Amino acid sequence: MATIPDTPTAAVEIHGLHAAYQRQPVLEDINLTFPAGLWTAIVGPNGAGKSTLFHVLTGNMKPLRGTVHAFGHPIAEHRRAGHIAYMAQREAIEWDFPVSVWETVMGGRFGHMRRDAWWRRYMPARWYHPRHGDAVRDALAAVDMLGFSDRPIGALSGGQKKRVLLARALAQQARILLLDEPLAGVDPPSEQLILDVLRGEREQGKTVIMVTHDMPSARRYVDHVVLINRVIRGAGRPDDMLSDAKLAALAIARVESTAREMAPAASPLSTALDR
Ligand SMILES: Nc1ncnc2c1ncn2[C@@H]1O[C@H](COP(=O)(O)OP(=O)(O)OP(=O)(O)O)[C@@H](O)[C@H]1O
Repeated sequence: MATIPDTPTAAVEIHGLHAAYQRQPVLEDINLTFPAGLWTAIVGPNGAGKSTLFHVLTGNMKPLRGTVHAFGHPIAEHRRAGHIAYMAQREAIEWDFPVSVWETVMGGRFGHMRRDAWWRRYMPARWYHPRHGDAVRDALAAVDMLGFSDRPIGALSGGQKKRVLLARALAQQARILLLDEPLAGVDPPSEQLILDVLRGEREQGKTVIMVTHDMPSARRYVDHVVLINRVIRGAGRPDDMLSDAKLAALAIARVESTAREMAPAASPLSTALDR
């Protein structure tokens, strides 16, 4: 866990954010800061609005009102500059699409290609600027998937799909990484690999923001935790935010019990909550 400065620089600042689907409120008056260069976990029960918050940050959803800034500028400027990478949940991707692992990860470079010479953009992939291929190779190597480059994405296992999605986000070489449940549905070795990759990104100064239901990993690895259930229910250090009392209040005792099956010891309070 990194040491948090008393007044950390804000990577993302959200003020007075409201979001709704068909007038049904999902996020209400969100005021939140994600510290720069740190690893934040967003924790909340199913339906709490975690993915919706990411949809707003990635520009896929327009909020009803509120402002979002990244490093002091409207977040849309950073999106256009390719500073924000997003890893969706596995379910959000069309896996039957006939593309290879390499091509999928290259998708993470399309934002950067806008700055390339115009003629490269109208040429077959082998004419892409070599730095895009380098970024894809590095990202696939980081998640140990380089050997699967030519494989169709539909022929991957669930854990391999997660790694490819992470590689696509890494290939963007963005300042801010938004990861929606990167640890869900992967086996312990893949989980460890993903955690190590994210720790490496944080050590390089990247701001890592992940949604997770995996409390043991959040306790062990992240620097900062945001509790959310349509409204912000708390933000601070993992040991403060992830106490049994706070999690019970957030109504995620059931999720916590699932995650705890992998943890070394159960606390009496959460055991009682599970009964
Ligand atoms: N496209 C949509 N249209 C209408 N309602 C939606 C849509 N997407 C999400 N919702 C609703 O918005 C609420 C928040 O959903 P969201 O996916 O943001 O929750 P979440 O915290 O990410 O949940 P989970 O942990 O299950 O992924 C839920 O009640 C959900 O049913």
